[in-house]
Amino acid sequence: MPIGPRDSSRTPRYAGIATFALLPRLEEVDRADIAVVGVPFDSGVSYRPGARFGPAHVRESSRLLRPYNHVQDVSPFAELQVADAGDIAVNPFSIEDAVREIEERADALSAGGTRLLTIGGDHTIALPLLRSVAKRHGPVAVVHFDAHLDTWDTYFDAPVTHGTPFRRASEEGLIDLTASLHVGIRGPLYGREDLADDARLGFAILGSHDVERHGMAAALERMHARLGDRPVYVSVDIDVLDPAHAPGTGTPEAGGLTSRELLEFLRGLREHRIVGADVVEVAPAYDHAQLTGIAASHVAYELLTSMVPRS
Ligand SMILES: N=C(N)NCCCC(=O)O
Ligand SMILES: [Zn+2]
Ligand SMILES: [Zn+2]
Repeated sequence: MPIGPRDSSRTPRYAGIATFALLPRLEEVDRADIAVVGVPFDSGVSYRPGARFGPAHVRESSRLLRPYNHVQDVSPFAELQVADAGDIAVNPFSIEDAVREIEERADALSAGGTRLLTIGGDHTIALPLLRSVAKRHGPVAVVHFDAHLDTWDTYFDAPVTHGTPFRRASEEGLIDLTASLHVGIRGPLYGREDLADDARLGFAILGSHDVERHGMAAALERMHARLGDRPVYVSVDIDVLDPAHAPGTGTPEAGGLTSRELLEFLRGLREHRIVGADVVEVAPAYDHAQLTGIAASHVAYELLTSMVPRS
């Protein structure tokens, strides 16, 4: 029997130190099917800093999550042992060291078959997480929810930043070039060649405007068709949401998805085999009333539910 969240009818949910969803810590369980792990790192950002405070904010904003997901008809914490593995405390002064530390810790945490749901942190962290996942699964289908492509080449000649993880991942053979896609892309680009590069690197694009023009049903169908039966890695940059739904982020763009739309996409992923996931770019200094934190905590909860295998 998995150990579930603290019983909020006995201990008020606002009391005590917050783990994600008030789940047990990794040290308190024999083994975890899924570990929720924070990466407080934001040295890779190109605009507003602050995502290093994301993991603590998402945990603090997750106290109200309840154990039964009625839309999916699943109690994820009863089906799987989910535990909070704390933070991977990485070097903020060296991106190179940080990505190595993240990869090593991700390898160690997932050694016994534990899947990781990582809370960022800026989007740089997706690169070492994909390196770790690809060691066990080979090239994975990446479904990437973001306003931004994040397949750019360099910033100030730096190759590893929050705007470049999926270019590096593609170059390193970590992703399935026939089955990966971005969802929610919008906002101005640098030029037309961004799109040509992106396609060459293996991504299809389902833009925020596509969701508006063709609707959710068509969008879900496109996502399913693209992912096929490949193992899937899910990367959610919270700036995929409209700033009205998630103001607490570093590179906001107008015209984004609603949280209702994003959660529906994530429910659709139950049909696929998710091998790992992240939720990144929550920067609490720009948040209001925990809007972004709550959105991110529900994103994580929906992902965890979709990670429960269909019996
Ligand atoms: N939020 C992420 N991951 N990337 C944004 C990079 C946008 C830019 O500097 O052009
Ligand atoms: Zn983004
Ligand atoms: Zn991003």
